[in-house]
Amino acid sequence: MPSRSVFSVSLPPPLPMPSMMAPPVIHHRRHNHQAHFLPAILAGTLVLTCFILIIITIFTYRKLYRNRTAPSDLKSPNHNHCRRFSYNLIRRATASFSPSNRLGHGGFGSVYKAVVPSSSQPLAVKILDSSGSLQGEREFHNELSLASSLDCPHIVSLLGFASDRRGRRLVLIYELMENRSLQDALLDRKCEELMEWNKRFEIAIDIAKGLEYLHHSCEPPVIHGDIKPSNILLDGDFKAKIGDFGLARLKTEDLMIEGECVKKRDVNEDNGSILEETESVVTAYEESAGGGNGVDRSPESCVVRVFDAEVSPETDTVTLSPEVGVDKGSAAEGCFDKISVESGKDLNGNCKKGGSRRDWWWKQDNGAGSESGRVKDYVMEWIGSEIKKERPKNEWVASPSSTENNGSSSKLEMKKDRIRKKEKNRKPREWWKEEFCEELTKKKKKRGLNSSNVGEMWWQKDEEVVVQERKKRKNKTSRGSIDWWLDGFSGELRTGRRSSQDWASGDIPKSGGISSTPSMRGTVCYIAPEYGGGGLLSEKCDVYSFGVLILVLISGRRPLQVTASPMSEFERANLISWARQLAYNGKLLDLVDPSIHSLDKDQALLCITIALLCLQRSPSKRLTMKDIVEMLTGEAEPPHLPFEFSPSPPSNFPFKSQKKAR
Ligand SMILES: Nc1ncnc2c1ncn2[C@@H]1O[C@H](COP(=O)(O)OP(=O)(O)OP(=O)(O)O)[C@@H](O)[C@H]1O
Repeated sequence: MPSRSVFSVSLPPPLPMPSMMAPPVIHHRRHNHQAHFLPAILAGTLVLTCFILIIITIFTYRKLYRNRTAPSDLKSPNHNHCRRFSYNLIRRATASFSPSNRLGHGGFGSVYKAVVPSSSQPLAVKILDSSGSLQGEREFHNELSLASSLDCPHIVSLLGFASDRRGRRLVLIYELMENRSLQDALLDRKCEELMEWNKRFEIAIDIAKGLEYLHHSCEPPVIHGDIKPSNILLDGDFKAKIGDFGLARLKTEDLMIEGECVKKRDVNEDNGSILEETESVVTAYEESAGGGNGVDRSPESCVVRVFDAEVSPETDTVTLSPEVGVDKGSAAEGCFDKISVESGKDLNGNCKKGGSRRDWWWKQDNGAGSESGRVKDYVMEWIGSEIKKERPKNEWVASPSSTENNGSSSKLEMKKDRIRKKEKNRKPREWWKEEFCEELTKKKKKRGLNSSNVGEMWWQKDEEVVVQERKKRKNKTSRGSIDWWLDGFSGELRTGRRSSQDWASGDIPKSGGISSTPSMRGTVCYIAPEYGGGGLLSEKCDVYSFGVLILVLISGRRPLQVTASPMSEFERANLISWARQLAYNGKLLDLVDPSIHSLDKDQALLCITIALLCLQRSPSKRLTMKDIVEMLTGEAEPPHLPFEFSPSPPSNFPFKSQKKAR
């Protein structure tokens, strides 16, 4: 039995079946393996997902951002015929917008000279540094849409545009005008070439032809809206071209959608008011954006609608007509206010959206307060500062100290005392106003003028407004004495556009009193009174500005500038008033720049007369650009000064007829 026992002893315990052993081993290994890689896989998946998400976010953000900030309409068909330049190319061509290449600076950015290696033609590059400024972008689009379609030798060519990748820096590219602006060449650099009469006369004709093209050859006509010396550019031969179409408008027929018109008429009939819409004026950008049909409610497409309107009694009877002048300034503003802001309801048949759009426009235009008020403050401050420069020892105002030595009687002393006290109590900025006004009134009286024609108003009356003037005069007595003097500015000081050379380096220095806020309404001193007052924008606004420009060109000085002794300072300070006064006195040639060589007196008289006719307060009385070109080129008879300007009407000025034999 030993074998049995051996067997039984030596028999190893039964081995577990391989099939039963293997799985736990394999499972364990796999488990280890998976446990080892799972975090890596998870991490990888997470990273990949994050990466994809980041890419998608960046992509979406960039797309959205671009849509929001970039000039979306750069793709518009209107810009197709305008070349798109690479921004980097332009940056290189201007040496990264180096100050040494800077040609000038305007309200919305700087202009640089650019030399593109592949082109022999140097360029002028205007970069809008107003990222985020709605008006800057708006002007960019407007100019791009409009200027690119103009083709005239008297208009600066817009060659293309560029924008950086983000679309934040917008660039307009023009032909380079070697002698820069008229403002720069005539008033700042005083170029010798411009001291030749012929050059100045040619410039006047070039500008007139450019405006004639805009008003009479374009369909629809284009209203420039900002004619002034810094927007007249001079090439190497001092030939003038009109530039800067940022504020230009297309003059279109009534573009209001029918529904709005019907509603408006209904409202008018209900109110029993006489309300006639004469025209609507839109920017080129607006028309292209809206196709002339739809009503785009975005601020960028805001349509400036102007009305020759009598507002119904229900809306406070205020008449807004082209004749609205300075004295009606506040009324005009009120009217604009009403039409632009409230009329979203009144004129558009309770259309609030329209109202808000206009509201935006109005706010842009007027800033926080009344623009005219601030401009007036500004001018008053300016006058004050000018007077203080040479005050008070002069021939026309006796200073308080100078009176001390004069009298000896006690009566006189008492009187002096009273005056001194009065002087003391007077506000520092105001003491000179009354004295100046008194002195000027005395002078007028001495000249034998009717005392009822107080101040300067006598020379700027159009017959039509005489009746209105009488009414106004009544009101004027209750106004400050400086008001009538400011009225002599005939409204050209009622609004400002923005900071530009005219303000910064011109005759009107920057003052703490007023900032030239962005506005869509042209430039102080050049803007037509009816438009500055919030009224009608028409070709006649350009004609008015052309009138101021011609006076500046002939006189070689700024529209508001103080020279010489105090009394003459004030008579001459306002170029327009001075020109009118000279016309009345039959001394128009006194206005001509004394630095001019080889003056042709007839041509000079012709220019000044045309300018005065352009500066008539009533737009309908102003000449058309067609008339002006014909007169300047001798194709039409020279004009006569209107009766009210003329000392011995009707023909005071012995013009030689320039009319060519046809
Ligand atoms: N095509 C050009 N060639 C040469 N110089 C130019 C050109 N365009 C503009 N300039 C210069 O740049 C200056 C600034 O021009 P810009 O049109 O930006 O502003 P502005 O007309 O002076 O002022 P604002 O913006 O108030 O109208 C001009 O006064 C002119 O001297």
